[in-house]
Amino acid sequence: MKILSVEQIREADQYTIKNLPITSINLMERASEEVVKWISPYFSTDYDIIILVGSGNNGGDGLAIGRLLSKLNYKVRILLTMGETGSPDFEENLKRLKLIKTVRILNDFDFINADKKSIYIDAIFGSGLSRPIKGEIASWIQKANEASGTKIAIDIPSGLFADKPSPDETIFISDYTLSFQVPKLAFMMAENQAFIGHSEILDIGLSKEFINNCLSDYSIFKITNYHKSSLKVASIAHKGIRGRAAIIAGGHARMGAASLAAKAALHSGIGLISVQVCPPCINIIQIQIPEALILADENEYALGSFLDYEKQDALVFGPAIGFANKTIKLLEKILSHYKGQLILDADAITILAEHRELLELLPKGTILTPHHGEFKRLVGKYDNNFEALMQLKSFCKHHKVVMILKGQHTAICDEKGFVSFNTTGNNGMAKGGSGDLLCGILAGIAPRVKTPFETAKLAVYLHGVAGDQSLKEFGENYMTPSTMISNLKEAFKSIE
Ligand SMILES: NC(=O)C1=CN([C@@H]2O[C@H](COP(=O)(O)OP(=O)(O)OC[C@H]3O[C@@H](n4cnc5c(N)ncnc54)[C@H](O)[C@@H]3O)[C@@H](O)[C@H]2O)[C@@H](O)CC1
Ligand SMILES: [K+]
Repeated sequence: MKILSVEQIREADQYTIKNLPITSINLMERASEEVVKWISPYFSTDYDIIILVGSGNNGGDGLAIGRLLSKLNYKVRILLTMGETGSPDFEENLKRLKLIKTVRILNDFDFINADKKSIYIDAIFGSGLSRPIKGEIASWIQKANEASGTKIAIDIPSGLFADKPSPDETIFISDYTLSFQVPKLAFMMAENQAFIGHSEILDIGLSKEFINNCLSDYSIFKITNYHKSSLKVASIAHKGIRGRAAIIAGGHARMGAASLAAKAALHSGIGLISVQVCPPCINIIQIQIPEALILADENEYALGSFLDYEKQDALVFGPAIGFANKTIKLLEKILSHYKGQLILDADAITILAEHRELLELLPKGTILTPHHGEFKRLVGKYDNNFEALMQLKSFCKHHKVVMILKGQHTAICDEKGFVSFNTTGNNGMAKGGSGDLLCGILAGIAPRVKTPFETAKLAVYLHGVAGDQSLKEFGENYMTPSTMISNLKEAFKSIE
């Protein structure tokens, strides 16, 4: 699903009115009907509805929503935050609303006097917000934020800019954001989650043709038939068809990372998994993972031997591998000679940040999987996730790599700067070992999915589905990367 800018949404709106048989006021009516269709099954008419409206089209939506809810027998009160003059569709909707005598129209927040069973609907500002909110409106938003009750934002919480960083000023705090037609870039930013709550995208019938033709660098990942079919193998499958992968991770007393990654690769359908191991640790891997082949390193404590990786379709390098000189040399050799799908995680990324000459050796299409701390080591500091996104795009374009920037909505960027956001996953996954699992899934599917960008998007999605299933089954505290490995079962079944 594409993410469009405010400018593109406005153009889609204009195109729809011009080319489809619908007027501007009827488009507003349709949008409002979709909102009411969403609200009415969830909240009974026992709830008091308080709608804060501005004087633009977001406010117009609020007035139409109020009228439609009142027709369904909800008790509705409207707070006009900016008076009675506004956009033509706002004024038309105010006229229509005034015909309904049961709806009360207020001019001061203090007249509201609501109780717990209230729903505050924010229709003050939508995509037309042009500056921070100040004065009386800011104080009313503050009061709504402090009031008990359910909070619903229409299109976008007031105070939040749709596609740029928002100022540290008043912003409506929603439990739900009901947004029109396409998600906004701001919804993908971790710093905005507390304001957005749960978001729903409502189809209001803007021209699909126009939206399909819009160019956008941003989208939300959705499984397609391509992903499903790429994981299927011919019925006479032998292990070669599913591919081979090797895990180069851990070291003496740090074999957990290698073990988790190898297990995840096995449960992601790899044909043969190999693990590079220092001699004292061979038994650990052999006992834990009988299916794994051992690639014996010559070194006792830290991995450092360049072995024969020619048959490996994918290599994972980095989790808990440490920073020994021989390990850094091994990474350099792999960057220079290995021709398959390379996946670099954790310590490998810190090594790249500290030995920047190695960045120039990165093979095209390498998948890197930093969290924000590791990414900052690579690109320097940033203040918010919009800046991080710009850094991500420029890094991937410059080095021709695919990067998975892990976070609440993990961003996956390709070599041309296209970014896909993932929406599966949950807080319970933020535990040591979760990243090792992702590396294993990447290695497990890379030989079949072929392109690094599709591999990365699909692996992150599956990792999140396994996490969501683990949350359901075990709860946020009990779940671990190991329980998530068992829940890869449901993740893969869901796309088979
Ligand atoms: N795009 C579409 O196809 C549709 C959009 N609709 C609604 O239209 C909204 C956009 O409407 P508008 O463009 O009229 O914009 P808004 O309704 O968001 O507000 C714009 C008005 O507020 C003023 N304003 C902006 N920031 C301010 C601030 N901080 N303090 C005081 N005044 C401020 C602006 O000068 C302008 O007059 C969307 O968010 C959505 O809710 C819907 O009606 C349905 C169709
Ligand atoms: K709003």
